Amino acid sequence: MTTDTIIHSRGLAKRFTAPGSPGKHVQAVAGLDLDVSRGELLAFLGPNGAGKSTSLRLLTTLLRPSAGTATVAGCDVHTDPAGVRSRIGYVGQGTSGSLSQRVRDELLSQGAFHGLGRRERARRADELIESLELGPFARRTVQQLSGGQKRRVDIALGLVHAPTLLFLDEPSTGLDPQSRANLWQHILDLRESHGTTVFLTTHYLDEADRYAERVLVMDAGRVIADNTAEHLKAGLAGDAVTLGFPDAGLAEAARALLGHLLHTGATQVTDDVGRPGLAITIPDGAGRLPDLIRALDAEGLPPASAAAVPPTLDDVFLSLTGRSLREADLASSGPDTDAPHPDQTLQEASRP
Ligand SMILES: Nc1ncnc2c1ncn2[C@@H]1O[C@H](COP(=O)(O)OP(=O)(O)OP(=O)(O)O)[C@@H](O)[C@H]1O
Repeated sequence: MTTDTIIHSRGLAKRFTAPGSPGKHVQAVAGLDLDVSRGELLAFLGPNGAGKSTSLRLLTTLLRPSAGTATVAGCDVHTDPAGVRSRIGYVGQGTSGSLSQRVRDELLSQGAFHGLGRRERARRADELIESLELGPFARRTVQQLSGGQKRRVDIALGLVHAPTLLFLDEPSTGLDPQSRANLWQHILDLRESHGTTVFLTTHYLDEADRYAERVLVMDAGRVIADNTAEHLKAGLAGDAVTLGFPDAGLAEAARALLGHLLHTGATQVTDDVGRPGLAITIPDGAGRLPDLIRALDAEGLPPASAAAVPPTLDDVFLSLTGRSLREADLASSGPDTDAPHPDQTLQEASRP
């Protein structure tokens, strides 16, 4: 652990009693080993039930670990949870503010909760109203705001005491694409101007890909990959090339030729319009596609369709687990996992 380390955990774990089934357990987090440096922007990506929120709630001391150790912002989660809480900001999945309070008053109350003096909390509220562009709504009540505006208020609430570390649980879920982009711009700006470490969870592959400097892919309570999105995708060795053919005989002949040319086997698939096709993953597939088409053409095997698609983080998840994120989400969306958890109110406990 260096002086720059803001989160350090080893074997951090959480086991719940399965809701409605005493005696049965759910291993929500199965041993989190994590080192995060100051100023990083990292995202947990994973399907429903992977353990992302539970990990965040362990690190923010909203849940007590079943095993393991963690130091967050210099404080031990077991022995100094109050120290952790005073140094971090946490924005949970639900809207955290009181719906009937005006935005500025809500920020002032939150400042008072954190022990800021009258002048200091007014200064902080106005600063956040400006940096999160909440000026036009500052005198409205929270319930009069749109989803994106509410989320910005949530983030402002998490930042009132100027934490150096901000945890955001699915900050953009449920927002339309424009509000998501706008919210992200605010998160990036805050980070740029204050050097805040931002640790968030998301379901959105594109967000993790585009904005997070470090992506922790989580599945079944474990981090199964931890790197930049670029590295994770590059590890998959290339673009997915799909070639369609007028009939199965030509596809089979093309398969033999491609095997010879590329020294790797192609998988039989159907192309976009249902023709017999071949799929193959090759480095720089998009760049090499014209040469491949010419080579097939020269042998009297011209493809009827051709496409090269760069890998996504979903391909990374697929290659790591054998399931796409969507399949994994569907598999975990049974009635039990959708039911509210008994300790959901813990989120409320962090509020004044
Ligand atoms: N209070 C609780 N009691 C019992 N089981 C729980 C509780 N909280 C979470 N779980 C279970 O722990 C596992 C991990 O849940 P968690 O909410 O951390 O997943 P997640 O990755 O954040 O999912 P989502 O993306 O749906 O928010 C799931 O199987 C969930 O049902």
